[in-house]
Amino acid sequence: MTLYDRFGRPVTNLRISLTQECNFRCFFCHREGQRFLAANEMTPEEIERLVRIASRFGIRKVKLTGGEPTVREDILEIVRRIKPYVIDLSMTTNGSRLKELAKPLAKAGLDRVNVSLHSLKPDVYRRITGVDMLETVLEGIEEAVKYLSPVKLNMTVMRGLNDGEIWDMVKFAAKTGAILQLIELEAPREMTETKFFKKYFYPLRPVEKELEKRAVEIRERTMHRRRKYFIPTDYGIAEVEVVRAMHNTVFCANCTRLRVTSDGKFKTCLLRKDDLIDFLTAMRNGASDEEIAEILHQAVLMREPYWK
Ligand SMILES: Nc1nc2c(ncn2[C@@H]2O[C@H](COP(=O)(O)OP(=O)(O)OP(=O)(O)O)[C@@H](O)[C@H]2O)c(=O)[nH]1
Ligand code: SF4
Ligand code: SF4
Repeated sequence: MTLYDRFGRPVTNLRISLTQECNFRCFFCHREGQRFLAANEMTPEEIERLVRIASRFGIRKVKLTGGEPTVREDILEIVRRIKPYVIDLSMTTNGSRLKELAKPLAKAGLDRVNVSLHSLKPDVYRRITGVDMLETVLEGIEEAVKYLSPVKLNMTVMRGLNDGEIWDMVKFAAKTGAILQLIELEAPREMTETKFFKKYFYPLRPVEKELEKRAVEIRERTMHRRRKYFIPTDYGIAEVEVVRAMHNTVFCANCTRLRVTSDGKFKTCLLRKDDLIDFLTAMRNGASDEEIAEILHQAVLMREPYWK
């Protein structure tokens, strides 16, 4: 039985934050919408139980996020435990540990990864992420392409920082055999008037126009109705996806995901702040599967498109 919210949107996938810890310090980090630091992380058993219960409602797609999911020592155990319930198991990572982890993660059951790569220039990379790890991440991407394909490279485009690198990144994606995701900087409504947002926000609509011109093929995904452009380069065809969430009613109308915070709460939308429903306390107090499923239903009914 599929779960639908009050706006007729089915919930088909979970985005589970495993931790709020991260070894990077990206200055625009949105912490997957988790506004307060929470040390109380779910155990592998608790994550498995949640995923098992969700799978009864046709939720068979799971994305592991953070913070940085690979800083968890038990990451392989988590992947191993949840894979049996999941058809598409992916992870969004900064790539810093992929060189050593790509193969074991694949063996444990991870299907694919998205790796943040905001610049190919070491100095710009350092300015954005706060660390000097571009080389390590590039090596990790090379390894990921071997074991966790299709690999997506996430580039959040920011004015005056990396907006001049878009087309180099398109080429790099083709050369590496990865998909490029160009992501528009996003923030909740109340932040859009801040100096910070105005300084760095770089609208991707003009870039999409250019992609449209250069594309040999354009497809549309069900999720968020995101468009994918197939762009010829010197290294073959690059696949480029555009994530343009701000003020995008179509994006939100086609949102099929429910978030889970690292401390065991359902979170109905990345940009909302009044939308948390705790299930971990109930789990730890001995709630039955049916009771946890009931909390899941309540969370689904709280979902609302943010831009409407
Ligand atoms: N507003 C909003 N932004 C999102 C949402 N999903 C992804 N994003 C943005 O897109 C960025 C990249 O997302 P990823 O974690 O790589 O996952 P994804 O691309 O959505 O998922 P797949 O295509 O299934 O791999 C995030 O950091 C967000 O900025 C969403 O549901 N709402
Ligand atoms: S790598 Fe991701 S979680 Fe870590 S600081 Fe950067 S954006 Fe935030
Ligand atoms: S409703 Fe919109 S802003 Fe909220 S998570 Fe879904 S796509 Fe993102």
